Amino acid sequence: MALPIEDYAVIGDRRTAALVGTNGSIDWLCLPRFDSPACLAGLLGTPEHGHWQLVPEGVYSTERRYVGASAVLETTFTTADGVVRLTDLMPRGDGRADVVRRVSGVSGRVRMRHEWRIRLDYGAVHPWVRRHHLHGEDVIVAIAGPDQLVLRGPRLPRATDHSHNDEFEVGPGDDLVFTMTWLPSHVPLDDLHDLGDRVAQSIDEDEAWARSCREDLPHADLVRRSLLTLRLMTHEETGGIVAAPTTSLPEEIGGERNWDYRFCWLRDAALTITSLIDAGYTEEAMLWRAWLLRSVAGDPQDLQIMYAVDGARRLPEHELPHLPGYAGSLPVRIGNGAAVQKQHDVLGEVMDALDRVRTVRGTAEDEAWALQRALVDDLARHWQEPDHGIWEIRGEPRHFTHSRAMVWVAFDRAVRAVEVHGLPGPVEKWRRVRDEVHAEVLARGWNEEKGTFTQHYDTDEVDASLLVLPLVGFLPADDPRILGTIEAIERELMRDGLLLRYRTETGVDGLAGDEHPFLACSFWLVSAYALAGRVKDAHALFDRLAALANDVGLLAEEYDPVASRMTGNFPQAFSHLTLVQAALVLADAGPA
Ligand SMILES: OC[C@H]1O[C@H](O[C@H]2O[C@H](CO)[C@@H](O)[C@H](O)[C@H]2O)[C@H](O)[C@@H](O)[C@@H]1O
Repeated sequence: MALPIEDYAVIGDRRTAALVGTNGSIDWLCLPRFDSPACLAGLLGTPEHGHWQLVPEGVYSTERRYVGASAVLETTFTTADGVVRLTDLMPRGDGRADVVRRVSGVSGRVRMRHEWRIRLDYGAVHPWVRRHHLHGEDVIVAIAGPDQLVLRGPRLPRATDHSHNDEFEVGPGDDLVFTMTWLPSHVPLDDLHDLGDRVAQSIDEDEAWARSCREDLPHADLVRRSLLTLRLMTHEETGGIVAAPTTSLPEEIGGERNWDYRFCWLRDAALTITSLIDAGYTEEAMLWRAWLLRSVAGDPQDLQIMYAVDGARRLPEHELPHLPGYAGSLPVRIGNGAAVQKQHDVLGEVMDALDRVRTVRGTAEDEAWALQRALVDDLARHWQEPDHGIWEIRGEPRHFTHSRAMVWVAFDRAVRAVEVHGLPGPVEKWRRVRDEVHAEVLARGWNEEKGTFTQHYDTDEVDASLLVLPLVGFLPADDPRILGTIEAIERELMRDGLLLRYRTETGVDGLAGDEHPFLACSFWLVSAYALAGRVKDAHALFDRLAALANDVGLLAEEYDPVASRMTGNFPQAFSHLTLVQAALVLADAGPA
């Protein structure tokens, strides 16, 4: 049985990532890319579906931390016999995929258990496993289909019933380094070279990157860890940003709301870029911009709301019936059917992010303006159609108020490109559409009786996405209509001080079951409070949310305040990027 979600930490090489538990077990790892099939999938089943564990016997306390500002995880186990440290990382550098695990004795003599159980293709396939002699040492090689995994180390575990096990003792000064490397199965092992100084290089690079992070922000350490986590989820070669490195961690334990997030949503990626730029990081923005332009190239009508890390379009959704699911939450899904949905907010987020890129990098770099113009012109023809909205409902398409407000953003930023940056375009037409959408939202998205904007045009329900309206400048934050909407959202969507996205009871999303407060929405509330002048409330909520991060500063998508546990995919970009945004807004608003 997998651990509670908050008991995991992420390590990664900016191509893929692994989840390491407080019990020294790597329970999730897809190689070589975020969306490759998992070779360790115990997270969504049992150890039988693949895990790699190094743990002492009789642990009575465990402490974890990342080394400085890096993605190197250090877990210190204390037992009755002594203390041992496990260091986990995925070095970067030459396009190879390695996991490095170092066991270091600190005090006493501690007995360690080692289990290496590889199951390829999401736990379905037992590999063909052999010992080899390579460059003067023994290695273990596991092969099936396209994948080959090579385990190296000073003492290799022995084969026992479809797994490899060992026990050994470590004392002060002992250092045992194990590495697992993925290679395509046709590549000869002779090509496998040593790691050299890639471990040290990866740490230095992270530390250098994190040094430019602002120190004057509330919960600055958490903000830094959020930025590093967003960077970890940005594919270093293609620039694609995944929404999370996991699939099917349930929004409700035991429920069916289990989705694959190992893809690049234009919305999540654009918002990530906005947060990175606002926090002073522009390089990732340029990498992502290049990814975006390659991915969306073609007929504007074929724009998708998400793509694979390399820009591929087909992400068919399948269920994996052989996996029992995280804590029995079924089905386990790979791929995501939402890829073919219409979500009209997406171009608003993209145009806003590109507007910021333009502001920090200058207009001269905007050779892709023609493409942006084509996308905006296409939206001008379709914005009045109902859509699936920001929450990707699987029920009937609606006229979502948030989607329409983001259509306003798309045209507003297009107008800005002409007015402020001097780019060419039919600005008169764009101004007309912008103003028309604005008037429509005020007329049809507003409920005078309740004094609030509503989730869509045919309901009196509210939706936490409406908190974005003041953040994007649709109306000033102190406008009575925004203040009324904040109050209605507090009244109707707050659970134990945190915000639900919407009330699932209405059936609007077409799904069975329920979900928990969505952390990004609570971070939006922090920003909305601060902008509306409720600075004390903003700080109090931000402090509360900061306390929900796990011991290494990571957040999942949702939080169950009754069970006090995280739910949903982990770590989730949406939660971390809205945390960064909220911290920046709070810093501008000043102290409580
Ligand atoms: O809860 C239903 C939907 O959940 C996923 O979408 C959510 O995650 C996306 C990625 O972070 C985010 O962009 C979206 O706003 C969220 O609602 C899932 O991908 C959908 O298929 C599902 O319908």
